[in-house]
Amino acid sequence: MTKINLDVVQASIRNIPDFPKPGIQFKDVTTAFKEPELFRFIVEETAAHYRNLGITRIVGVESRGFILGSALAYELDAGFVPVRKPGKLPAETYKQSYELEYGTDTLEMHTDALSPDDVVLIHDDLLATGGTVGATIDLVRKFGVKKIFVNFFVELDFLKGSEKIDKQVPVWSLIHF
Ligand SMILES: O=P(O)(O)OC[C@H]1O[C@H](OP(=O)(O)OP(=O)(O)O)[C@H](O)[C@@H]1O
Ligand SMILES: Nc1ncnc2[nH]cnc12
Repeated sequence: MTKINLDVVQASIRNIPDFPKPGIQFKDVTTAFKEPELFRFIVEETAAHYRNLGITRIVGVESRGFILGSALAYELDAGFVPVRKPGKLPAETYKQSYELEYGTDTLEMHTDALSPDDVVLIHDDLLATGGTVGATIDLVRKFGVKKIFVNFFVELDFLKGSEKIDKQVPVWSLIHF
């Protein structure tokens, strides 16, 4: 049996050239998540990084951020709060528009999803240009929470998305390309 380490996890992420548009090198995380030993390793390594920080809520970004985000909430005894694409959340929402590597979109959160007592870990599967996480941080800041951390499973270093994230917000990713 192969011993799981970060190199094995990195190698399990499939690259799809020219998806969803020409010129994009799409990192397909489904090939990592489908393997039980890899999924467990990814969840445990990430949860270990955030233990004992008093995190009360994981804020996961639709849709790929829901996959590890909910597993992290379970592991860290935190609640899970979804950030959703427009028109999906049923109650009153805050809205924030942003630019993607391949288009523009808007994100929403329920206005009662967080409280000022919360310590929040924002999770998404991947950091590309940083537009999505920037909009998510702006949304979470509307609640006046105590502290915000940001985590990605995969960071595309060559797109320099982390340079766009406010330096007050600690960012950590398991895998870098
Ligand atoms: O750093 P950025 O340039 O903003 O890009 C990163 C975002 O793009 C992808 O989501 P996508 O909008 O493709 O949606 P999905 O998770 O529903 O597939 C990915 O899951 C991140 O949320
Ligand atoms: N290159 C990429 N691969 C996977 N997901 C993405 N989201 C934005 N850019 C992406």
